[in-house]
Amino acid sequence: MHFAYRSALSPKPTTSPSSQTAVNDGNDHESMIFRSECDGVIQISQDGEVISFDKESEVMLGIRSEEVIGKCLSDIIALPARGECNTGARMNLPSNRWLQCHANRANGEIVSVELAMALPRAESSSVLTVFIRNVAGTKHCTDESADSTIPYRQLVELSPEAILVYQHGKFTLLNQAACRLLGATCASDLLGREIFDFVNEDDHTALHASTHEDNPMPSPFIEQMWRRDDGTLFHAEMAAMPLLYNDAPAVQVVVRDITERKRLESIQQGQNRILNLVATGSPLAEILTEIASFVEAHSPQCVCSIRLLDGSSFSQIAGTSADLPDISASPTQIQLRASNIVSDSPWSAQPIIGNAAQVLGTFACRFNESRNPSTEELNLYSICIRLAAIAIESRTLQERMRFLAHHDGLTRLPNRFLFKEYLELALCNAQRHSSPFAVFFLDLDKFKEINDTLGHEAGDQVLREIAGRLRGCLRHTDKIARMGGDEFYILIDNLTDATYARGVAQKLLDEVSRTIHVNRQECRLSASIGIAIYPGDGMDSQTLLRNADSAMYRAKELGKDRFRFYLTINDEEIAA
Ligand SMILES: Nc1nc2c(ncn2[C@@H]2O[C@H](COP(=O)(O)OP(=O)(O)OP(=O)(O)O)[C@@H](O)[C@H]2O)c(=O)[nH]1
Repeated sequence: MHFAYRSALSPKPTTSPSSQTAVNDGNDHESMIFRSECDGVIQISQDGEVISFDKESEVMLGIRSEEVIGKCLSDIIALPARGECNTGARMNLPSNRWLQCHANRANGEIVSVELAMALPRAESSSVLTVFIRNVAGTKHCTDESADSTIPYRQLVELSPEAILVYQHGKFTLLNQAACRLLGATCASDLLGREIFDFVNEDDHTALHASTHEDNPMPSPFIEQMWRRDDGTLFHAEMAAMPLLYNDAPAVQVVVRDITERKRLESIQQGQNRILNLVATGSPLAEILTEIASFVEAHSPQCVCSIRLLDGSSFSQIAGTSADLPDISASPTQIQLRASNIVSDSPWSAQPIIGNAAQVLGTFACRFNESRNPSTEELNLYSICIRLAAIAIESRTLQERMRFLAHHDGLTRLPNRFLFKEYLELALCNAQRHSSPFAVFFLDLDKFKEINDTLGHEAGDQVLREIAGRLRGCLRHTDKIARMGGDEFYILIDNLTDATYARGVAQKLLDEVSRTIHVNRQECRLSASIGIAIYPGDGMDSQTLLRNADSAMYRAKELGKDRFRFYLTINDEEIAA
């Protein structure tokens, strides 16, 4: 070991390192290794492996000796023959001369140092002694005017964008915006840390490709998942650009937090998906389940439930939280309880209100932890409640349109189109099973007088009343339809004999003739009915309807308030 002579032979330098020509010129080994008090001494093996690392070196490079012992000197100091870890000679360390180079401090800073190597005294020794001196201060004084990084650093610091500069994978410069973004209070918390510590593992390959120091081209913005110092993840957009920093290759990275943008995009996409389900007529339960899943995906620790007000009762239609409190009793109180979820159970519920301000259902969320929903969550719930209202009202509208296409709006009886379908079906069944059926054509007598005396509104009420009475006379397998005006068709299926048809016709006439009360006034009506029976009065729907019409007109001609079968002979036979 050669440390014994070091302190005794170490006069303090009085001039700048470059003036220490004694080191450069001295041939005497003992005098060559004088050093200032702040020089560090590092001993390395012939292979360049650090054997000892003194206190001054530790302070100068901010690294503890146990962290570097066993490592290669070129891992700490950028030697001319970079990357090689070999003998002192092969490491390009001249003996008896000072050499300027850069060293990496543990905090990522790069410092200018001068090195000198003393050859072993004994030829048999394999230990080389390297002196290291921090010349950053001197360099700063002499080179300050030439330091091009100063304006760059100032610009970076002023930038509202988060900017990080790293060299050899470690941060060497971060501005305030970057510190805030990564959750650090000041840059020194992050200097020297690796960029890979802040990027989700799944994105490491892409990060490496876009930020490699040898990559000569700036990379475009790419999206990645980044991690703050406390481990929380966020969506980031980053672009990398190579540059020279402190005369050494470096990479500048601009990072933006795009979490909010991604959240809004995702909400927009979900909204479009749900509206698409509504537009394509998907079943309501499917749409509401999609809404509930959408809420749960964007609201952590939340289970969502949607109940539908069907008539007067609420039914659970979607969602996983079947055990929500029963809030159906007083929908107006729902909002009240939602505002009190902290002191109450951890759930939040709101009514789903339709366009006409009517309650359509309830929308509720239960949290698996006691907390208030955030502003973003409340906004999301508002969107979803509106989507649920659109879905429910659209379903109601579709059902109404479907109903109106096949039913009469005034009496809600099937219309002529639906009746024709019933008739075709009855014909098929009758042909297959050889079973007769009857078609009645019923027209009210002197209905015009009702309109003329009591008014059209009253006429409408009478038509509704008559429709209900006629329906009440029939079996549920029989069909009745309003053709328009005061005309009705009735289909009596599975007719066993004509006597049964006669009985039904008489019952219908009796029901029509009962007193009707409209607007506190009494009125009386009668009807004329024509009857055609399959197969005798027709083998197809057109013939049967035409013959029922014709029989009804005969009933009118005969004085109204009666029924007639199409075939007189058949009618007379039945009457006989
Ligand atoms: N209130 C009301 N009246 C209607 C409606 N549709 C048709 N009407 C009226 O119903 C009446 C039907 O008259 P008709 O069947 O031709 O004659 P009527 O008075 O019943 O006489 P007869 O059939 O010969 O006994 C007309 O006055 C129509 O204006 C409706 O939806 N509501």
